[in-house]
Amino acid sequence: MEGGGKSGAGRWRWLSGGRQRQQEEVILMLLCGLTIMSILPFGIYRLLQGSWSTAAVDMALVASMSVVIVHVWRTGRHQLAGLVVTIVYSAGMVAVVYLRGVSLVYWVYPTMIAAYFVVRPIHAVAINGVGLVLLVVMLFGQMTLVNLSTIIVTVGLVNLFAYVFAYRTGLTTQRLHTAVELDFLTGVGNRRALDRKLLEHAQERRPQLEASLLLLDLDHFKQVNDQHGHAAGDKVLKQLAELMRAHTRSSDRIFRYGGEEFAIIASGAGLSAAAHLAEGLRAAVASATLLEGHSITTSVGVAYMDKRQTPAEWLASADKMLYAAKQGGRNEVRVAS
Ligand SMILES: Nc1nc2c(ncn2[C@@H]2O[C@H](COP(=O)(O)OP(=O)(O)OP(=O)(O)O)[C@@H](O)[C@H]2O)c(=O)[nH]1
Repeated sequence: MEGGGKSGAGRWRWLSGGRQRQQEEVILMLLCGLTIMSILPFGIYRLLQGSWSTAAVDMALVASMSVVIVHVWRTGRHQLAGLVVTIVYSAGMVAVVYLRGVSLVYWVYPTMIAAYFVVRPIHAVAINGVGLVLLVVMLFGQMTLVNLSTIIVTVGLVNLFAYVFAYRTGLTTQRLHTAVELDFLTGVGNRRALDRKLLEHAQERRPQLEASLLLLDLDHFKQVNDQHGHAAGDKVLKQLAELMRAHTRSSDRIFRYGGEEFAIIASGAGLSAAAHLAEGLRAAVASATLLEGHSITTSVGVAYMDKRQTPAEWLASADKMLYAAKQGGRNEVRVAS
């Protein structure tokens, strides 16, 4: 609901540091924060007790987690950091059991489950598998065979359940992401996908990765609907999407921006390459038979996605060029200088 009170996004903006963050980044930072909060008191207690080696392990974990939080917060890169955290977790768990004995073996379970929140399920299995082997080698001879077998079986089951759950959740999330960002009629990305990609480019720090934005709008499309019916209009939109796919590179991204308006993010393309692509598309539409007995053309506006500007400014600039192409008589390409 709009109106009174802060929106959900506004309320949590402080947690994101003012920029849009991926769910994985937030989970990783929260996990590290929780780890610091749960381990730090034990570390201080061990220090006061004079258990220097255990305290050193605890404090090393706290320090590593703090470094990870700062790194992910500043760079947004979470994949390698997630792997490092999981390996550090696992090594810490093994070290603590080695130093303090079997009584701390219960920490194995939450530690191993946490891995499935942070890294890919297959990586979690591999890291936890190595951890389990080290534990078994260490505990062999320190406890009865029955107790050791119980630990192996329960740890194995916890990993099995966590793996299946993480795998299925990952699959469902992936499907939802795809469905939510797809235009149902044409199969290209929708407005939401376009907004996300534009934002991704704005946040991309490597200056060599340049891109340009093309906005295409079919000319007098209303006449197609009026003269041939809405179904024929839909078919034209689908064929136009096919034509755009055929004339762009696999790294370019196509989106349906509005009714009969499409956007293309031409990655790696400066303004002149984008202008060339736009002209090729315009000519291809003009010469294609998108609808039998009806000549169809498109106007195109092109803008460079300058990192000093915002996504809204790129869209406004391309839209201005599109408007100029329409005003100039349609079936034209206009490029922002
Ligand atoms: N078939 C079909 N038509 C659509 C869809 N979305 C929008 N339209 C139609 O697209 C037409 C857009 O018309 P206008 O905005 O007047 O633009 P135009 O006729 O293309 O004229 P110019 O853009 O000025 O060249 C309207 O008739 C809409 O009904 C859709 O999903 N399917």
